[in-house]
Amino acid sequence: MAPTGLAAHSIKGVTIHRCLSLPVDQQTTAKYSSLSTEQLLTLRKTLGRTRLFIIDEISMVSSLMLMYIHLRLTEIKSTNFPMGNANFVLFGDFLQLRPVSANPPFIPLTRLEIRNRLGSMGSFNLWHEFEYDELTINMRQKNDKPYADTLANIRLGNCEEQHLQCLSTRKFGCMSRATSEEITKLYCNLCKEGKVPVILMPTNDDCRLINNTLLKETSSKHVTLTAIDCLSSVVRNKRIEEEAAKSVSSFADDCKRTAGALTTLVLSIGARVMLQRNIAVDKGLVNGSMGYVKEFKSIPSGEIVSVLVQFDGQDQLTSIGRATVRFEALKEVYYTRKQFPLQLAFAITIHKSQGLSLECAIVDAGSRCFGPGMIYVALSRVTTSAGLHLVELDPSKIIADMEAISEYNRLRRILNFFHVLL
Ligand SMILES: Nc1ncnc2c1ncn2[C@@H]1O[C@H](COP(=O)(O)OP(=O)(O)OP(=O)(O)O)[C@@H](O)[C@H]1O
Repeated sequence: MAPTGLAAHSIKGVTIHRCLSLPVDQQTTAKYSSLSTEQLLTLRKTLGRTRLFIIDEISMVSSLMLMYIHLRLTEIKSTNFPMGNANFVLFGDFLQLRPVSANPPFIPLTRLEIRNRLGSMGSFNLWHEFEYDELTINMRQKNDKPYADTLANIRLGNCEEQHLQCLSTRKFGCMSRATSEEITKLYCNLCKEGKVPVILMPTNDDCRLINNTLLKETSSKHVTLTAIDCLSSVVRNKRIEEEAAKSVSSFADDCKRTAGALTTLVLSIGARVMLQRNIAVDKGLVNGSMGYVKEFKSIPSGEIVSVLVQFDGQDQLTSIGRATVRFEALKEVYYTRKQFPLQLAFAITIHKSQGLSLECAIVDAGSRCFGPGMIYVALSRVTTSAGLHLVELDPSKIIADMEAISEYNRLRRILNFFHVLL
């Protein structure tokens, strides 16, 4: 299991939410809710006898999510033992990215989380149930020792002259920050050389800009796929109905408000896309799978009914039809949306890239980066410095999470490691 689709995909696993049927809320961690009898029976069939769970990218799992995993397993396995008395192996690095708007698992739950999310008066510290060990060999950058050393320093927030020198040779573009035209040009040139570059950007807005520019650059024939929306709550008041429609149109491209489904999806033949949901877990076609659009299938009226995608590592094309999602348009007024579960993926966020190993990446490690660990995650995706192409580098944004460093020092003292990290 892993917290994001792409991280789950890279270990041939599934997301924690999907595996344990945990409540989903795009904005924040949803309130914990117990399973219905039907769900409980289904999960008991699939997980009731599972004795070992492996979670990757634990740094992106919040302490609240860890508690939800524990609670879900106590339900499934009908026991009050920690983590449902199952064995757990957690992998990750707390000097990489933190959970979005939540605390990492080593920080105890806050009173507010206990009251508002668990609906409880008290809780206990699950983190102390785990034992710690360290994997000390860097396998990803094993063939580029100077780059591995630079990354080891950047991980701890150290960026000295020799590290800056190592990185500055990888900068492209005329000014301190490459323009979107320069990024597009480099991307196309790398593709011509037979490489499969991935563009890593700090925010969804940055990705949108680059994705749209590359879509224009790579094809002149674009296909617009508009979401099919309908009100799914019973609303007898015309005014509320109108307000709900207005609210939905104001979401525009904020797919966090619409359970991931875009209002308007623009694609073209050859566009790089990512799948947004699991469609065949056994074949590896899951949330996070990446591929290229090959064809659009339409019915005689002209309406497009499926998009044929060549997913990486698959022999055959996969036909993707519209998927249905439900989201809240106004308080307790729900909409149903039918949209193709695809998004453009020439560029993806650095958050999504955590866990990936890439041969070639165009990375924005500049002033738009935010939060500890972001630049380290972005730079450490590539196997050698030759595969790195820097849009911008802002050394002031190379920050290590001091809470994570003290936690590592605590764990290392328990394990009797000889030295603390900083
Ligand atoms: N024992 C090994 N022998 C050879 N290659 C390995 C070994 N372990 C890992 N690798 C390779 O090293 C790369 C990085 O491995 P992996 O993704 O497991 O690292 P990681 O510790 O999860 O990194 P991160 O947390 O930064 O994503 C991969 O390309 C993987 O195939």
